[in-house]
Amino acid sequence: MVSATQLPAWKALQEHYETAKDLKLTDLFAQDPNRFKTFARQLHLNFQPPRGGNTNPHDANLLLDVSKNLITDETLSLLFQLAREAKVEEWRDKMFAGEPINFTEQRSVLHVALRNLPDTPIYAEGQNVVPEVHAVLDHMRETSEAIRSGSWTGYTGERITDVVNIGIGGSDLGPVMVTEALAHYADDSRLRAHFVSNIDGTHLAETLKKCRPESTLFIVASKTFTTQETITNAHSARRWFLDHAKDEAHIAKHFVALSTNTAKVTEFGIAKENMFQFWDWVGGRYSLWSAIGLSIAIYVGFDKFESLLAGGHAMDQHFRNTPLEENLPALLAVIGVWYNDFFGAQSVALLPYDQYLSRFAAYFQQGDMESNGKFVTRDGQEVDYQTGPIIWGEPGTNGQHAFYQLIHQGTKLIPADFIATTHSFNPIGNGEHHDILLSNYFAQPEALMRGKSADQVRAELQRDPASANWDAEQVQRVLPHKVFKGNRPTNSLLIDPYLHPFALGALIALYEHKIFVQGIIWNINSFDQWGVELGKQLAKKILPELAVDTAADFKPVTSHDSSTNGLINYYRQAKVRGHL
Ligand SMILES: O=P(O)(O)OC[C@H]1O[C@H](O)[C@@H](O)[C@@H](O)[C@@H]1O
Repeated sequence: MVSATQLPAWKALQEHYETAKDLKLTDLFAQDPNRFKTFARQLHLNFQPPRGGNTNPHDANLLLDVSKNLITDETLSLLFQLAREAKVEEWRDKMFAGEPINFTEQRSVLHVALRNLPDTPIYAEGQNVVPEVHAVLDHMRETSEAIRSGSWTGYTGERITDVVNIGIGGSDLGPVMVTEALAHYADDSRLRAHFVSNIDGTHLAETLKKCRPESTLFIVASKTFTTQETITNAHSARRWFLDHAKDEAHIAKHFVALSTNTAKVTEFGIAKENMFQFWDWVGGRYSLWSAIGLSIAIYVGFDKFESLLAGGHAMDQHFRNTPLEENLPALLAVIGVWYNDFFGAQSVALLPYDQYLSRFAAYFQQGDMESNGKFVTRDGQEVDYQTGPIIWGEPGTNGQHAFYQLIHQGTKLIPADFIATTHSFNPIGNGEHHDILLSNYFAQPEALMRGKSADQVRAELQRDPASANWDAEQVQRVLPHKVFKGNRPTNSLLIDPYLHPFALGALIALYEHKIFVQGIIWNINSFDQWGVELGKQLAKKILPELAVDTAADFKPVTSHDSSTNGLINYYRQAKVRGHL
């Protein structure tokens, strides 16, 4: 494929940008009373998982309003033309058909198969993967139910009260984000979920302080089962356990593994029946829907996990079958491309007005930045345009009291997604909290768009008794600092009614597919992650250099640049001095 910048629509967008860059959102709204109608999309999703007996809600409404963006009809039509010229629809179909679109690792990209709850076949390398997916789901159901019912007991016969997921990156962030998001459904106060990811011994040590070996289940989650942090933490957890349990035979009741690597799992000493398989065609950052979600299923119950999958599946169907113009992931994606590649925006803020989504931005930091942080095209050429943005964010309203200052009055353009639900699980004060929360959710995009002019500030100063008598010089000293230029773009997404598992599944899949569409437009491989390798290699080389015995045999390390040598030797000298 030709480079994105060579596509006719890209060139047309560049020309269009020359006029669009002067668009004023407030003018656009003044000119068109129907602007909200034109640029907001409502989506009703509904899908009942085929297994009977799951009584959770399986429908959700999504309202995505993109009207507060620096776009016109023409902008959107050019952006969708760009998506078509980049062959987004063809690549989408290739993904669903199991073609090895992750070509640098010769792998299919089939996280959609994990939530394909009906028995519709999906093929990877000629083999229908759906029966295996269902077999693992059955295994997860059995195990999660046994732990929740108390029939799975530890080595002394006690029920399991603490589940510790040991994993990092994609084997951590999804379960962390989802267990937090679904905390409302954690219906068994005897059961706690913990997550240990960092190699920093503090993470494991502080977690183990809260656990007892008799009633703790360790879930060792690693796609490759070779990740240094996870395997080291897992071995340390195993030692802690055996210090108490003494007998290795007890490991079977306290350690399970989630992995694609049977040989390594066996080598670690985890029995085959305690291994939950997944497959190379599941990318780490897309794996919460796989066995990696076991901690979720245990924490909130398997039927909630199944409903999460159903929500993901419903969004997959929408993404697969809806023309781009009405396709929510595609819409979010092309608007993102508009700012990233034409306005020069460097980042995107994800701002959920929902405490349950407190880890949402952290989760999509990996989801988006590991997928689209690439500088070569699929053909191996260096790109001459910007690819993936920096993703960041915190829940509202906390962010308002921290970094919104810069979004409102800083010098950077920061497109932001505002996310909220129409109903709260915790309608404290007769719904007062939720109304206050939502008033902020509505006010911030409005403020970012409208800004405040010098005339408005002047009028306010005149109205305020504290400044009403100021002379012109005093007014001028303060006035410029109170001006908001406005015209800052936002998307608003409202989920109706609740962030139940189905709605959450749909929300996550929405962003996954947005990332997919952008990756195709940028002509990059969104599914490998070679960028994590170099640091790993260098750390492996440095690790043995950190060993020192005594001051007498101290030989400075000289194999690196002077900075790295200097830092390493400072650390080694401190080790020799030994303060602990
Ligand atoms: O599940 P694993 O194999 O332990 O990998 C954990 C993480 O390792 C690396 O940082 C990357 O490959 C991530 O994509 C991955 O999620």
